[in-house]
Amino acid sequence: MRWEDWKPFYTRIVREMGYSVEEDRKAAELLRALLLEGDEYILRDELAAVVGRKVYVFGAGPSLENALREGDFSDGTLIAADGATSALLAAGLVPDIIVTDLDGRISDIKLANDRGAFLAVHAHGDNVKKISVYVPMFSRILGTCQTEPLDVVYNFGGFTDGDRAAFLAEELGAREITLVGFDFGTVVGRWSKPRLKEHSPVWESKRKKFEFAKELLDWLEKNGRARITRFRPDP
Ligand SMILES: Nc1ncnc2c1ncn2[C@@H]1O[C@H](COP(=O)(O)OP(=O)(O)OP(=O)(O)O)[C@@H](O)[C@H]1O
Ligand SMILES: Nc1nc2c(c(=O)[nH]1)N=C(CO)CN2
Ligand SMILES: [Mg+2]
Repeated sequence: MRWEDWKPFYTRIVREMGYSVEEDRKAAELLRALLLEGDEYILRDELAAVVGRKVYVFGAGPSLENALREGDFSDGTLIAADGATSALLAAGLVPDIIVTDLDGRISDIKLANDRGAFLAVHAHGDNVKKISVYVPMFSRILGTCQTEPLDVVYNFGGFTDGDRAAFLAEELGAREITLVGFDFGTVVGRWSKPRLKEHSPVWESKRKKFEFAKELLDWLEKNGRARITRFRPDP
């Protein structure tokens, strides 16, 4: 997604969610500084080499567990949206890439990263502390942001970890994207936040996030090159 296409979405998101563009920008600058300070950042082409034509993007909706039990995902690149990583690990799968703003279960993200998963770490005004603490612990990190891109901090478009993962897949060469565990709706999957013990009724800020995520995925379906499908288990 080009910046000109993302900008109007971002302007609406900031207004509706009450975010600060300045804080989002500062977070991107901080992520850039930490990436350049460490020796573990990767560039777009290095991650593109990991993304095949066929990609599965895993969201953290309640249907994820059943999908992981029933589906065969061995013919594509596996991209987990943040908290979905924990469910993949429990099912014996290590994602190829994790797209995260660092509010999933960090111990699982670290484990998957140690086992070979690449990370696309997103900077925003509300995860500055987490960026400072966790980025230095990780390997093979691509930085992303939602404000103007910086040299090693990319903006491929997308808002929540799930839809942002689909935009990343599209930008890095995927031509068939299957969404798994993308339920949206009124129930948040228990992998979404470490504090959730069970699937939980959606809260207001999450409901708004889901609305933007759905709209962005519709946009991608209409304007992207990849064919987007939703995983349905065999009846
Ligand atoms: N019902 C659902 N419950 C949880 N995640 C869902 C659901 N349906 C789709 N998803 C996707 O799975 C992704 C899981 O990532 P995660 O739970 O970390 O969310 P997030 O984008 O960081 O939002 P938040 O900041 O509220 O945690 C979401 O970003 C969303 O796009
Ligand atoms: N400022 C800010 N930006 C975000 C946030 C958030 O909580 N605050 N959450 C996101 C993932 O859903 C993506 N972007
Ligand atoms: Mg997250």
